[in-house]
Order: sequence, then structure tokens, then C-alpha cells
Amino acid sequence: MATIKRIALLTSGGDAPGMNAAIRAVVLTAAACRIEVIGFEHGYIGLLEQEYRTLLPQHVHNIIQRGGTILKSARCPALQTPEGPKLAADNLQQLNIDALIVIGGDGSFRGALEIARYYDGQIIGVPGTIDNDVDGTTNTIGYATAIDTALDAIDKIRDTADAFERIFLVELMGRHSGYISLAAGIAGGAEQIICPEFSQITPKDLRQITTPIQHAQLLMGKASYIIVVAENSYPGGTTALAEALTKAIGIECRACILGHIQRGGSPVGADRILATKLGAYAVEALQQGAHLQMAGEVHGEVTLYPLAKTGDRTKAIDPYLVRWQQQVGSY
Ligand SMILES: Nc1ncnc2c1ncn2[C@@H]1O[C@H](COP(=O)(O)OP(=O)(O)OP(=O)(O)O)[C@@H](O)[C@H]1O
Ligand SMILES: O=P(O)(O)OC[C@H]1O[C@](O)(CO)[C@@H](O)[C@@H]1O
Repeated sequence: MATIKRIALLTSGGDAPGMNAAIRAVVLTAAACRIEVIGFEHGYIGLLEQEYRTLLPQHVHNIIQRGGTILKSARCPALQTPEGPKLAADNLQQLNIDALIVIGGDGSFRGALEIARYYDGQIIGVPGTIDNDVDGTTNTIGYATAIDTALDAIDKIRDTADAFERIFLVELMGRHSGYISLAAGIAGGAEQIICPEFSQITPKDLRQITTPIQHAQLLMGKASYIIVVAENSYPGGTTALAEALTKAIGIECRACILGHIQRGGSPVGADRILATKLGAYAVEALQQGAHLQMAGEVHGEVTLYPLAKTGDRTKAIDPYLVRWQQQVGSY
């Protein structure tokens, strides 16, 4: 059992609904174990600039339902400079921090690994990102809420698309991963889903998209038609794709870019529960000596996974749903 007296905590990268629930779980679990918690603000920026405060149970009261993160988040290019990681480690050491908990995505974990080269204490990650692109955990904190937010938007767009018998392209986030697009597209009954894991669409070959549209029109006549497009799927973006499709089929295609709406909002129950479980487990695992691990959940069980491997391979999106969507969903 490692003797941990002082833990530091930060949220980094894109904020995700449920980060506050994870902060709460860390603080309450640590308090129960008589461990002090220091919260760095604005991700790694706060760690480099020594912007921190003590977090007590009363500071995390009534935050479990709040989106965003009370610690704020940021992307921090300064950590990626040659001197950044050492300065971060020096600051942790100077404050007598025995262990650091980083809530973020695989980029944040890469940052943590850099700090670990100079830091004597323990480091553990908690996966918090809407993208669900972190290996070693079935779901990341924030993903379930992002699906529901995207789904709500798709349902609303369907209403107007249906009334006008229009074709809509709805762009969803995910950076280079199609998790949100596949899940929200399936749940929203999208006629087509375009995401990096399916196939590459090029301006020279739009037939993969236009053929199913023409087929649907033969079958159903004019009707609403929704294409969910993961961001970064087409050169020039989804608006450019809508314009190219309009030209190719002679029917106006409209683009709707959902954007950062997907990062906000009150976390759904599944995210609050996952965040509570992983935040608490991170503290317990540190006390048992865990270092350079991520606290994840696989098959409902908490698990540790090497931080260094979390971004190694692309976590595969559900092959069963991929096959169904490609063979049946766009029929
Ligand atoms: N190779 C690296 N070396 C040092 N720091 C890094 C490295 N990669 C990422 N970081 C740090 O982690 C921060 C967050 O990374 P990134 O922007 O990739 O987000 P993320 O944690 O993957 O979350 P999300 O993808 O949800 O936004 C970066 O701004 C940077 O400070
Ligand atoms: O808010 P920013 O820095 O533009 O980042 C947007 C990116 O962050 C995410 O929301 C979370 O990683 C991605 O889905 C998206 O590509």
C-alpha cells in the first residue's frame, strides 16, 4: 500500500459532461481516506503556472449534474515544449504532491507520460472525452451524453427535413473517430453514416453517397433523408460535401454543423455513474501503488490499463452495427 498524503487533480483537453462528477468522486474518496486534494485550474496551464486550490468535499457539493468542469480545461502547447514537462514535474515536487490524477483524453495522457519522465510521484489517468477514442475502457466519460445531445438534434432536424422532404447532412464531432456518429446515426435512423472507419470519401468519387440516395428515391419517392457525417471526413468539411452532392444529384442538400453543443449539457446518468466509479477507483488504485495506468471500465468491471497504450491503436467501432448500417441501414 503506497502512503499518499496529497493528490493533485486536473481536467485537460476538450471538456466532457461528467468531468465534474469525476472530480467529485476523487475529492470525496480522497477525503474519506484522509488524503488532501489540490486542483490545478485550466489543465496543464495551471500546473505550469502554479494556479491551484485545495478541494474539499464542500467544494464538490451540488456539481454532479453540471456540464463543463469546475477546474476549467485547456489545451496547453507549453507542455509540449522541451522544458514544459520538467517544469510541471518540478512544480508537483515543490508542492509535495504524491500523485497526479489527469482527467482527459489520450493527448492529455501523452502529456502525463512526458511529465512522468521527471516526476518521482505516481500518475493515473481517468478517461474524460466525448470522442470515446481512448483504448482500455469501453466508454469514456462524456460519450454517452454527447450521443444523446447529437440524437436530440438529429430528431429535430428530421422534423424539418421531413416537412420539406429535404436531404440534410448533420456533422458530428469525434476528431478522427466515428464513435459519436455511428451511435447517434444508428439511434437517429440516419439513412447514411459517413465516418473515417467506414470508407474514405473523395470529391472525385461521390457515388458511394449518391447511389443510395437515388435508390431511396426510387423506393420511397421524395422523403426526408439524413446523412450523419463525422467531422474531418471530407476535404473542405461537410458544407463542401453538401455543395458537391447538390451538384452531383441536382437536389439541394443542406448541411448542419452541430459543433460544441455536443460538449455541453448536464451529464446523463450513465456518465455520472461511470465518472463516479472511475474517479473513486483512481484514488483507490493510487493507494495500491498504481502508476502510469488509466482507470477504465470493461464489461462493467473497473480495470487498469497502461497509459502508454491508451492511444496506441484505434479502438474499433461496433463491427455489428457498422455492417448493419452499410448493408441494411441505408437501404
Ligand atoms: N506529446 C505530448 N507531449 C506533451 N504534452 C502533450 C502531448 N500531447 C498532448 N499533450 C498535452 O495534453 C493536452 C490535451 O491534449 P489534446 O488536445 O490532444 O486533448 P485530449 O486530452 O486528447 O482530449 P480531447 O481529444 O477530448 O480534446 C495538450 O494541449 C497538451 O498540453
Ligand atoms: O474545442 P476545440 O479545441 O476546437 O476542439 C474540438 C475537438 O475537441 C473535441 O470536442 C473533443 O476531443 C473533438 O470532438 C473536436 O474535434
